[in-house]
Parts: sequence; structure tokens; C-alpha cells
Amino acid sequence: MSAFTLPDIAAQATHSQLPLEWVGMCNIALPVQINSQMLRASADAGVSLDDGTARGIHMSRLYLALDVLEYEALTPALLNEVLERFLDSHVGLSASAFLTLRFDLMLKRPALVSPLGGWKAYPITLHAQIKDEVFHVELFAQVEYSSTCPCSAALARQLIQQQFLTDFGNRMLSHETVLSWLGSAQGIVATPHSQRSVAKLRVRLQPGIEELPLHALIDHAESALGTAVQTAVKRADEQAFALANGQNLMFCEDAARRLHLALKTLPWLSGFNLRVEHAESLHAHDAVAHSQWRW
Ligand SMILES: Nc1nc2c(ncn2[C@@H]2O[C@H](COP(=O)(O)OP(=O)(O)OP(=O)(O)O)[C@@H](O)[C@H]2O)c(=O)[nH]1
Repeated sequence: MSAFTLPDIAAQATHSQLPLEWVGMCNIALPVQINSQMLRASADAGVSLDDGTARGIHMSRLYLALDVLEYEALTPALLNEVLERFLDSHVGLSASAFLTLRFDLMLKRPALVSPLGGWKAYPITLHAQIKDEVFHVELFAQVEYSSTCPCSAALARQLIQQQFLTDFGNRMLSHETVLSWLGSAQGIVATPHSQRSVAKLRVRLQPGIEELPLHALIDHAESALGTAVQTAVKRADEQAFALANGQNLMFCEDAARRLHLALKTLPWLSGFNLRVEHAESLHAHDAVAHSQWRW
């Protein structure tokens, strides 16, 4: 080695003769382009080290291959291109390449009634890989919604009926008296409990799909649930939300089944795994359900 040559440890041989499934870097900060927005993302970039005699991979080559993500809209083709670059820069060392991207998708959402709106941040994780020469992409999205317990709603209705009997017995009542009672806190003595809930959707894309259907996946899930959490809210919006909750009473099992049936209709999906978590206000633990299809 001359005084001007930098030592290249990664290029040395190792005596362990042991291939490794994944080698790379985690939590690389970088921007990605989605829906013409520049989003702050975090990437895990890796390859397999199939040559068990090689000391290491070339981390810098993976890092530099991520560059393109800054300049082009994120699509399955772009993810594939980055993974191909990983492999092209590791010929003879690696046969599989992996890329995970995490970011918050920002979507502007209208209010239910008023002409207002606001932004929601949806946590997204994309897993792309080339393994056995096959390219795969998985999307993971989190969608928050409200769930009102159907059992609690029925119990509350029963208490309201009992209160009605206590207040009026079998008396003949005028329309006006009943209307006023229904509008009073003494009449509606009990309310069901609701909780902020989250659906965690993991889906595999059909090969050949051109766009990442993040927006479509989230819209589809929110429409199936009917009670997506809101942004800007005036009283008219809150009332519409109360109605939506009353019309979409859900145990976690109901939410999981709704989402299962809804996701199955998406033609660009080849399989999914979903989990719903209802952060119960009745107790301090969560109600959780899982479901999957072709997973
Ligand atoms: N393989 C490997 N490299 C590491 C690790 N930690 C830090 N590095 C450093 O990552 C840097 C980049 O590695 P390479 O991509 O091989 O750099 P290089 O040899 O200048 O680049 P090439 O000429 O393209 O091979 C090197 O300085 C390594 O020492 C590690 O755990 N494994």
C-alpha cells in the first residue's frame, strides 16, 4: 500500500465464510416526492451479503443510489430502479436488495358540513425488495377513526327508556312534551362510550402497478369505516360526526370485518394483513382484532 492509497477493509476477505441475509443502513434522512409534495422520509437500505468470504458491502454505494428519490415522484418503478442500483453496485456480492421508506403522507381533508378543511398526517411505511429476481412492494398505512361501542349504545338506550318510564309512566303525552324531553340532559341520561381507534393496514401490490395507491387505500378504508377523525370542526361538523358515529357503531371485530371486505374489492391488491386497535375509554387496555387475506 502506497502512502496515498486508502485502506479498503470492506474489500478484504473474511475467513468466516458466512453469508448474511441483510446488511445496510437504517434511518437515513432524505426527502421523497409524493403528490407533488416534498416529504421528509427515513430510509433503511440494504442488500444480502451472499458472498460469505467478502468482509463487507459498500455502504456508500447504497447511500448514493438513494439520490434519485429526491428528484423523481415516488412510484413502484422508481423503487425498483433504486433496488436495481443496489444490486448493480454489488455484483458478485449480493443477490437481494431491500428498501424501506417511512414518512407521513399529508392529505387535505374537507370538513363534514362546513366549508372548512385541514391537513391529516398518515404514517406510511413502504417495503420494497428484489429477492430471487422478483420485485415486490408492500404498503403499510395507519388510519385513525372513531368507534362507538354498540353494546354501550344499547345499554344507554335502555337507560333512556327507563328514564322515560320514571318521568312519564303510562301518561298520555303531547308531541311537544316528548320533543322537549328528548332534547334535555335529564331525558338522555346516558351516552355510549367512543374511542379514538386506529387501523393498521399492510397490503401487497399486484406486480406492474404504475402508481403507489396510498391515497386510494386510505380513502377506501375511511369510507368503509365511516368515522374518520376530522380536522377543522365547527358545531355543524361535530353534529354530523355524532350522526356518523351513531350510524356506524363498531366493536373492533366489526371494524376489522368492514376493512377486510372493503380491501378485498381493490383490484391492485394481491394480499393484506390488517389490525385494528380500539383505545377503549371503558377500560385502560385496548380492544384489538386482526384479519388477513392471501398473506
Ligand atoms: N461495510 C461496512 N462499511 C462500514 C461500516 N461502518 C462504516 N463503514 C464505512 O462505510 C464507508 C463506505 O464504504 P464503501 O462504500 O466501501 O466506500 P469506498 O470503498 O470508499 O467506496 P467504493 O470505492 O465504491 O467501494 C467506509 O469508509 C466504511 O468503513 C460497516 O459496519 N460495514
